[in-house]
Amino acid sequence: MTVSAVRTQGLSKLYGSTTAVEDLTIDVPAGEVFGFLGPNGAGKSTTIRLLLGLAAPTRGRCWLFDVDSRDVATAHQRVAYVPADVALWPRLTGKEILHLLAAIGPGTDTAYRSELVDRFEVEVSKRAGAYSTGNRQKIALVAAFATRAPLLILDEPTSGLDPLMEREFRRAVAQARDRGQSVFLSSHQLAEVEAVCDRVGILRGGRLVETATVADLRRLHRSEVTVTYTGTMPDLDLVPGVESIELLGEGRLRFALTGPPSPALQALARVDVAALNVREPSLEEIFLDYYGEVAR
Ligand SMILES: Nc1ncnc2c1ncn2[C@@H]1O[C@H](COP(=O)(O)OP(=O)(O)OP(=O)(O)O)[C@@H](O)[C@H]1O
Repeated sequence: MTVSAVRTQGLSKLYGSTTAVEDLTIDVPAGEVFGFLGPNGAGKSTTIRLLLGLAAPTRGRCWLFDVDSRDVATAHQRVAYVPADVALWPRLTGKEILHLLAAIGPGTDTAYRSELVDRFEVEVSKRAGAYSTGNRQKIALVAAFATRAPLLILDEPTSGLDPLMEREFRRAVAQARDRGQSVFLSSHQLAEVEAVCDRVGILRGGRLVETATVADLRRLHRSEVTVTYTGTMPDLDLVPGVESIELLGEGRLRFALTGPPSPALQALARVDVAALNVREPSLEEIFLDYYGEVAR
């Protein structure tokens, strides 16, 4: 049986009359890179605080490698955590902080840490009090990626990073996966999640609305099909799965397709199709579909 790196069962957290997390049940097998998505206030940080034992659930339970999160001393031996707002000791230099974090964490690969310091261009001789937000984030990421912790919990870790550093971040996540580490990544950056995650969970108003691989999410959502034809226009009006037909000009049309493509392909086969282009939706479009529904 596969071990779960993160598991929650009916996890709920209420703050007075505000429900931050409601009846959340997730299972992240060891070795997986799991993206945790949701707009502001969806409950991502609260979930992470519950996982780390920094807040107590109102209902339900959660475990890290089968250790109840309330057993903080045991659970934290397996975890490296990067919070959304990294706070560092202002009078210590970056180098001193990396040594301190390595001394209190679950063991550090110092050779890999030196490589990461170079790759993330961290100014380790400066005092942390003079660091920018992005520099603080980079120190916390280097410390986390260099640990041998089997689970990395990263709460919106790239919000202050520039595109070059974002690229290094993606490489570091891939290397963590290659070493067999599990990653629980809360993020707003959909392209990042699309690039690095095996599976994503989408949170809305504290509830999980979907858990799937990015490929499966794409299959569940609308693709955009563009057809170039000669002669008669294909008749797609009553074809199941076809919506939003748009004429783009002489001999070209576009439509949205959901579900199995066979009915649309059969309708197209009746005319002379010169070119067919199918574009799958990006994670961003899928995400907007979920939240657009709420707005409506
Ligand atoms: N300590 C608290 N006291 C009262 N309400 C809280 C507290 N912490 C969180 N909340 C509320 O719980 C809900 C979920 O907040 P949370 O910070 O978990 O969301 P999030 O998905 O991490 O958002 P963001 O992307 O903005 O960080 C919000 O409505 C928030 O106002």
